[in-house]
Amino acid sequence: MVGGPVLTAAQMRAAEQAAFDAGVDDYGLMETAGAAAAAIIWRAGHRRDTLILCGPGNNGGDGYVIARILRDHGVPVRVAALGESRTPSGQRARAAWAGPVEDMMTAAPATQLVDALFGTGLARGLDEGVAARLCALAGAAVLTHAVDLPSGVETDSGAILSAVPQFGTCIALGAYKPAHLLHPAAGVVARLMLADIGIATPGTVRRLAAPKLAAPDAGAHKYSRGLVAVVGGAMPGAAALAAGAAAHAGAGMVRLHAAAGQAIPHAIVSQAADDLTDPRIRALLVGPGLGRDAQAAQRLARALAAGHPTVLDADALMLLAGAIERIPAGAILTPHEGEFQRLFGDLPGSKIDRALAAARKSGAVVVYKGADSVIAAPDGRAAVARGASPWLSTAGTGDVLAGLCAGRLAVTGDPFRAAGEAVWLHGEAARRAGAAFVADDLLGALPAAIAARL
Ligand SMILES: NC(=O)C1=CN([C@@H]2O[C@H](COP(=O)(O)OP(=O)(O)OC[C@H]3O[C@@H](n4cnc5c(N)ncnc54)[C@H](OP(=O)(O)O)[C@@H]3O)[C@@H](O)[C@H]2O)[C@@H](O)CC1
Ligand SMILES: Nc1ncnc2c1ncn2[C@@H]1O[C@H](COP(=O)(O)OP(=O)(O)O)[C@@H](O)[C@H]1O
Ligand SMILES: [K+]
Repeated sequence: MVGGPVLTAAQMRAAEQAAFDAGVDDYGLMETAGAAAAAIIWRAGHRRDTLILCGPGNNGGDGYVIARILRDHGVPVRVAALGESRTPSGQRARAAWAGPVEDMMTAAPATQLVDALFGTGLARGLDEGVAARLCALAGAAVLTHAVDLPSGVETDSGAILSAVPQFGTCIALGAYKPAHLLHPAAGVVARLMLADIGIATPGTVRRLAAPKLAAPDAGAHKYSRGLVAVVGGAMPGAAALAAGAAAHAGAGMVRLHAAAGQAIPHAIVSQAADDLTDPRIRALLVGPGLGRDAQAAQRLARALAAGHPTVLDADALMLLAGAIERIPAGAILTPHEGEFQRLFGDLPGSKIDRALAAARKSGAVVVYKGADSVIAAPDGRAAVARGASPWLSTAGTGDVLAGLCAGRLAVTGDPFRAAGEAVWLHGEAARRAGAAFVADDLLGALPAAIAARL
């Protein structure tokens, strides 16, 4: 379920320094990075006429290396710079480029544009005129590639510091950076590629990858596969959606503790009483449709007292605001932005930093939802999902996610893994559901999403 590493600019510099300390040659690393990027650009563009924009730092240095390699492949390449190269490797790469260097502000557009202006060293937004020129040249191109990062996005936060065009491809060098996955920056790149540059990039934050799931074995029975209890409340539809999702997530049995009369899948056992003492319960979900009145608070208290592995969502999170010490260790929390703020307040740093801090504070696995969902564990692991369908922004999809978390928790017994699998399945079900779906449609898309990962 974990994909490539996600490193901040400082962590990337440390990884680079460790490689240098181990004897890797500074300029050799730039050659490796440039060659990896050039191979990707060559596959995409072949002999299309190409304009490469080179900045003053090492990102620009990569650009000169790419230019030289593509020209050796017979690509008609022009290079346009934004100022002189200021780093030793950048200067060396520029010297090794035998062709002319135009001024970026006056260079004519090309069919293919490569942005090697700034990468992890971007310290502030581009000057307005430079950003406008970058946008114009990208707008005039058919194929656009950003080397390491789109110039104008803040590496660690994913903020956009100056006008940035849409890029067809971004080639992350050595590791993903938060800006590749976090919005708004993630939204300016259609296709994200990770290029191996041969250095170790250790870290506990990874991109969320497709999980490997297991089918039940021949000896399986409904209780061995996992019993999920869902505690409903004031709005029974939400709990019913969550229960349906838990059942489709692979749990052997789902009990919905809610008022009778609600339309639920026939496979789900409806039980009015809140008897949560069954020791076979492997995951208990409380929150979707719970309500926030005294009765809801009481149901939440009973659920927490039952001592099962727990998933807390929606109203349960609101009821626990100001009382995070009541959150059981090892629980999964699934807050959206508003619920996150209520629970944890204004935490500093990127969305990844905030999710990790929240997980540490609460002792729970936190699924900080949104177009860029971050799953963080108290021990410092995090997985960041990219590219969730914006059609998920419809009522009830959060209930489905909470049910998926409970279902996968019952199956795996591992909150971090369960949350990652749930977020991935949720995104995949949305992709399969297509456009203008409603939350209920996600349930129908789940079996195929799961089958694809067996
Ligand atoms: N780490 C690795 O493993 C590897 C890294 N590699 C590559 O190196 C890249 C990082 O290189 P980098 O550190 O030289 O930074 P980079 O982004 O080129 O720009 C810094 C320069 O821009 C300037 N500047 C900043 N903002 C500005 C602005 N708005 N407008 C104008 N100027 C501005 C800033 O000067 P300042 O004015 O801030 O002093 C400085 O001169 C990385 O993304 C990757 O592509 C690979 O080659 C090999 C493996
Ligand atoms: N713009 C978006 N792009 C991708 N995913 C989104 C977007 N907006 C919301 N989502 C996802 O949809 C779900 C919505 O959950 P939530 O806000 O709790 O909704 P509800 O309470 O109505 O079920 C979350 O999984 C979230 O990550
Ligand atoms: K760039």
